[in-house]
Amino acid sequence: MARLSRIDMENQQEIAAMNRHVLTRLRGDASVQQLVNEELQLFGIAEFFSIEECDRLRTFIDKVARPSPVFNVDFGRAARTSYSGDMNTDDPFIRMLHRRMDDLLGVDGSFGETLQGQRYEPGQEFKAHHDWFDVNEDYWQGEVAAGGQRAWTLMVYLNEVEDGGATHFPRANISIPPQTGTLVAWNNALDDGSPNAATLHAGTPVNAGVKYVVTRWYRSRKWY
Ligand SMILES: O=C(O)CCC(=O)C(=O)O
Ligand SMILES: [Fe+2]
Repeated sequence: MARLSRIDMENQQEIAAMNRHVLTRLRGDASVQQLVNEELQLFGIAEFFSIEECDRLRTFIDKVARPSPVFNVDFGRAARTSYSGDMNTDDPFIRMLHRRMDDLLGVDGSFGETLQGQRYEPGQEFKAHHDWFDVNEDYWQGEVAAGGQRAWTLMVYLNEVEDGGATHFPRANISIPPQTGTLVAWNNALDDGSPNAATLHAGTPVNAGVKYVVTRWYRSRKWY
């Protein structure tokens, strides 16, 4: 691995400080269940969004979702065959959901990317990947200016899938089946702020039914 630049080192230190704060907050929240502890920090909350909120988000996703690019700059060569699209941040409903997610982590909303919706139809999947950016790729300099590394991932399942569609973490050996309104959150870093390889995860193929999720990533700095 190439040596980290001073800016990248500073970014890791910022992530480490942010994560100490976020972990203390999540562990002190009685609604939060810690699903994995050792290899990575993975948390879950049942019914984080209500059934009505999930219904409304699925309608929004159907309006904006487009095929996700195969060569997605965010994910390098990770194959992502689902449809995706950003939620409208002018909508007070979306802003309210953003605030609830920000409050869960105790992080300023300016660190959070816009809530992104995804829809997987039968046969679609998101192959195993990490959510962090590769600091050795050309796109990284652009991301440094746009909030730096992705520190936390928050994802909410918007429905139950007839067959398939679980989120699978092969290194931590855990699979999470979609349940309406359930939020999962994980720390993409290790304690020193460097990327945690055990966050490797996949959206496994949907075999029957349709899967809808929304995701908000939190950067280590203000995003745009
Ligand atoms: O759909 C899933 O279960 C995972 C989605 C995911 O990993 C992502 O959007 O980065
Ligand atoms: Fe992911």
